[in-house]
Amino acid sequence: MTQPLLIIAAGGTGGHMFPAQALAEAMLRRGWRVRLSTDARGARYTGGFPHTTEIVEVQSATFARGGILSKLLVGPRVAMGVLSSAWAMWRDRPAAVVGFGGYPSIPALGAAWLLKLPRMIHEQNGILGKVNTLFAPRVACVACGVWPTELPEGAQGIHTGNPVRRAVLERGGASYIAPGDYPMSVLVMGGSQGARILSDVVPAAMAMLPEEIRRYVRVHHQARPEDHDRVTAFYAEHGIEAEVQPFFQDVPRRMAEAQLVICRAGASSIADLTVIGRPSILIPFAAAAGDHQTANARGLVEAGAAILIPEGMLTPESLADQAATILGHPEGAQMMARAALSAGAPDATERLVSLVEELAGRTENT
Ligand SMILES: CC(=O)N[C@H]1[C@@H](OP(=O)(O)OP(=O)(O)OC[C@H]2O[C@@H](n3ccc(=O)[nH]c3=O)[C@H](O)[C@@H]2O)O[C@H](CO)[C@@H](O)[C@@H]1O
Repeated sequence: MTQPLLIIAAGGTGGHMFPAQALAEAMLRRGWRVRLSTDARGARYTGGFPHTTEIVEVQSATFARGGILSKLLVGPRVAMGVLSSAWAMWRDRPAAVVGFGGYPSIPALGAAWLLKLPRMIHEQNGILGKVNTLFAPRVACVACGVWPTELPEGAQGIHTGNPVRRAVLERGGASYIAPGDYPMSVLVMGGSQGARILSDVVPAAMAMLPEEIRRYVRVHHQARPEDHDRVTAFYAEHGIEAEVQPFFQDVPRRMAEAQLVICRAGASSIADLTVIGRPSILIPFAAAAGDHQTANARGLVEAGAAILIPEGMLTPESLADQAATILGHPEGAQMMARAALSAGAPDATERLVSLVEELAGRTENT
């Protein structure tokens, strides 16, 4: 029997790529061929994809970046991308096409629409991104990471949750060692691209912790490359043991070992926290479209698993206060860790897989 082909379209930020990776892992395990259609930016996050994933780089075009000339070229570039994707799809007849948002998903979804191939999209946030808004009424269904998600007229939404990578699932529910008089790990993450504000505030906050906590703290701090040296120097000057990197390849392990996570509220960061189950302090990116990171954080905050500090209220003092509350109260921290687990959807990948199989008209294990 020929292997069915799934085309996954995703790109831009890691936020679109990690859930795409989770689906690729699951479909390959089920015997499908998987082709990822992405752009040069997305290609930076393909290191964790199984090596059997076929990766195709498409021309990506957006009005959001570049000068007048590149804006004028958006239309022709998108048209070229759609046509070349359509040619490949006409030749290879994929059983299904799934988009995860971002401009690089336009060529594959546009081609699937032209050829009337089975297609759907996954939206990670409670508010649809631009490309997903365009395609929502033109696909069989919108798998939603957050529920409820506002959808345009004519779109059919189904709640799946946000799928997480296999490495995260493998740490799912790893037992939590509550804070105490021993080395305590604090993981600081700004999302796939890092966050300047965390590098401005977190080191100073760690330095302000009461001495009985501070002496045990070990920080794992993801900082943008341009902030790396000053953050490293600050921790060293203040005698705080810290590892600073522009991107941690092994977040699942570091998160599982953390007593506290301080991070943005991107959809996959939140999903990782709920699957592994760790207390967190969340600082949503205020400029995110429709303030969707605050919406992403709501579930964890309402479950008692996270403390939210809006960007405007983030100071070394406010952060040190909240971090001390968590690291100084083992029982409370333990409850937060448990509450995080209760807010998760660890079966999100399975739900998405079922939808893809249904879409492709094959429910049997191929
Ligand atoms: C600034 C911005 O627009 N952010 C958006 C982007 O977030 P962003 O691209 O930051 O993505 P997410 O927070 O959803 O995911 C980040 C992922 O990167 C992993 N990670 C992070 C740091 C690191 O060093 N190593 C590592 O592996 C995290 O564990 C997580 O799984 O897409 C998300 C999904 O559409 C949105 O919810 C976010 O609002």
